Amino acid sequence: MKYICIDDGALAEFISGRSYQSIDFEEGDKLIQALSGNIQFLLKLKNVVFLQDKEGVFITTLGAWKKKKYLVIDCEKSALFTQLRSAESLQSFQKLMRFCAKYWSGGLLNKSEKIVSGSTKAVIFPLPYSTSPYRIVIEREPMNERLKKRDMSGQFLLVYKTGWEGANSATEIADETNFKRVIDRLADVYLQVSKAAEGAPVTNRFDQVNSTALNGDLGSKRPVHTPYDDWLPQLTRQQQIFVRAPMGTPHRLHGPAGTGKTLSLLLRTIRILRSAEENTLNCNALLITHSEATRQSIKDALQVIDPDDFQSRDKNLERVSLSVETLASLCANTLRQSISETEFVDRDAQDSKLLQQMYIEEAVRRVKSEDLASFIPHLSEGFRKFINEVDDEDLAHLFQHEISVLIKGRAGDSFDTYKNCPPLKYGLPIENDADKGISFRVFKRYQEQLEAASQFDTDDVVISAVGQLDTPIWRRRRSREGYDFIAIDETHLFNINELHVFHHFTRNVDSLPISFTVDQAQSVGDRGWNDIDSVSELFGGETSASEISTPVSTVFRSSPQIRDFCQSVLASGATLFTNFDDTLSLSTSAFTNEDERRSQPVKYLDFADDNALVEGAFNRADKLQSLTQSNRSQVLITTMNDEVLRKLKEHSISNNKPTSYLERRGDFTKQRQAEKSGHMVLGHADFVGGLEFDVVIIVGVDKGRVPQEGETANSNSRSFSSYAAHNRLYVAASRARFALEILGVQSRGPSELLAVAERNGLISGVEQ
Ligand SMILES: Nc1ncnc2c1ncn2[C@@H]1O[C@H](COP(=O)(O)OP(=O)(O)OP(=O)(O)O)[C@@H](O)[C@H]1O
Repeated sequence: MKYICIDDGALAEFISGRSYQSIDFEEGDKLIQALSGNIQFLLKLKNVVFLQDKEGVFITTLGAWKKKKYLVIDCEKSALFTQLRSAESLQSFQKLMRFCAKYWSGGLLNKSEKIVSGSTKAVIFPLPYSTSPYRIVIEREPMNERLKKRDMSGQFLLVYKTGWEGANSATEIADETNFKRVIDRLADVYLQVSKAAEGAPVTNRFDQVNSTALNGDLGSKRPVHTPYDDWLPQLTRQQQIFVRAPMGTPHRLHGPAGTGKTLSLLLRTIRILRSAEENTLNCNALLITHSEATRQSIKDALQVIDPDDFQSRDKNLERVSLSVETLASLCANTLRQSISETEFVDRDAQDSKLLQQMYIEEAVRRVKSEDLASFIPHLSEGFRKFINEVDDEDLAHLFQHEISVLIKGRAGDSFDTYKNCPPLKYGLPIENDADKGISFRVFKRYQEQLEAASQFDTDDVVISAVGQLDTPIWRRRRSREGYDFIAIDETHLFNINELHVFHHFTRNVDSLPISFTVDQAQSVGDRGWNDIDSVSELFGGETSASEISTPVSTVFRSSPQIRDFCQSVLASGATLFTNFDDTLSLSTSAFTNEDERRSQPVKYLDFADDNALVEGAFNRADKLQSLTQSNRSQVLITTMNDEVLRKLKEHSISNNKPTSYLERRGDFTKQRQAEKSGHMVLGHADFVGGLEFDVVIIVGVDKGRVPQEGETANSNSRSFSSYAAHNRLYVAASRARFALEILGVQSRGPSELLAVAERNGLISGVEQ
């Protein structure tokens, strides 16, 4: 193939169809294969006619050819479709076409699109993140004299070079041999196109003519909720594989934020239930969410996605049903074990989080004054130094993490089991049993306070549930009350102990029909997951079933700029911590040109002091709301810092800003409330997971606050805060669809977590 010629009508179709944005869609994959000459063009695309022969391909639409504009790619002089991986080729091709559309309509160019001054050239850098960037070089006025005579000057853009090497584009002369071939054939090509449209035979000079106006583009609409049958054709190949896979084997769906994991899990569950219904089989399914708030949001989504309304059916009366539960509600319903709201310390709720922190800080103080002396001679040197150096507040954060992930989360309150748990890489610097002894003392002191206040935390519920589930009584009830299929959303938020509960709920002891979604980078801090590979280790149980794992990598939620920024945060985490995954590294955004029109560049803005910062956050919120044409409830202001959150709240109250406050993780009810009353949403970064917004503003991402630096600087506490800060910033930023801004105070300077993004030109600052 010598050349590819695409007219402006066809180009508009390509940039607006969602399924042409990623090779994860069959259409996107076929397009890139055809462009690279591996297969014939057999795409079905509304109103587009492909004419292909040995020389080249014309991708055309009906209409007067002299009035059209054309992108011509010289395939012999450039290697756009052969020198990159398919995903990158498609991304580059999409960026190239977007540049053409903007250039022709006089739109604003972005930083990766450059008109070379004093020349007729343009250069685009389509791929983010590289020391020597990949470039596509374009001649904007090929064969200008001749085309002027035909009254067609300015209607052609010619790609004549691609690669990683720079050159003096101003003096370079594009080879026009292939371009001339295109020009000479255009009139004839469009004659054939109009004949094909009328159904007349086409001359056999073209090996293949493919004209279709059958399938409208399914992907360009962006519904909040769509019924099951309408979703299926819009799924990527990976999503389809997951949705359609047999139910009996454990199946992991893993991918970064916004790749449709939750959606795919819901569709998979519905598919399994529908198929059971069609085949008159029994199937009681269970869908587990991490918190009550996400349970509500999933139940709400199911009302639209699932027209059969499986969730309203009574499990005890119907053959096919779906129960949506949290771990606590599951234990309450099945084990008749119920804890009232006032007794429950829920780690997803704002009040409980603060209460738990307070209890643990008090526990640390008491251990230091009452227990530490007797332990000192036995402690490892590193731990002794650590506990003496670090202040109580910082210590409390680390002990809280140790208790929740290891002591309760993994060891189930038992010191002997805890002694055998491998220590966390980025947490308390534990080296020997005496070090573990101290941390167990802190846990005991914390437990005493809970008991004194007659309160239970989530882990207590689980630990006592495990006790009840592992008994002959439950084993007998299980075949009657267990589930045929279990789906778990956001598995990374559960600790190992909690995960071990689920297998007790399957109807059969020896199978593990569990499907689950994971993005480890979204849980906060090192969770010690890395030494756990197999599902049986993850979920426990007696099965030797091997797991199927499907990755998803097309980001639907966020614009390409926001995706790139989120990746820079993960990349920064991955360079600092050996067990930190950059799950976004191979992902692409499926944003269409239409979505991109609403997108804004990612910015870092600094302010004189905290008061200006807080005021600035609300001003930017108003501005971005109008720039992205969003509703007020689609704007989120968030922060990772408690003090900044307090100031933001105060400001919103004293200035009568209509605002709804998130009170727990994934606070769906508050988001709904905001929607009804036209409020914007404000909340701590710990509570924004699971939600999505058009605009996100993260406040106080500056030195000293992200990561939070305590009064004492110890390398272990620094690593822990930095690890957690990477997780939190990633979760907060990945909530954004169209606009993301990050704000800080000038004298502090931007947080070190932004360094990778800054270095790669992914964030820009503007004047105040
Ligand atoms: N194939 C698709 N076509 C169009 N939109 C999609 C597709 N898959 C998912 N989406 C949309 O992408 C958004 C993110 O989906 P979802 O919340 O399921 O992602 P997630 O991977 O669970 O995200 P997170 O990990 O951040 O919670 C939703 O708005 C969803 O409707």
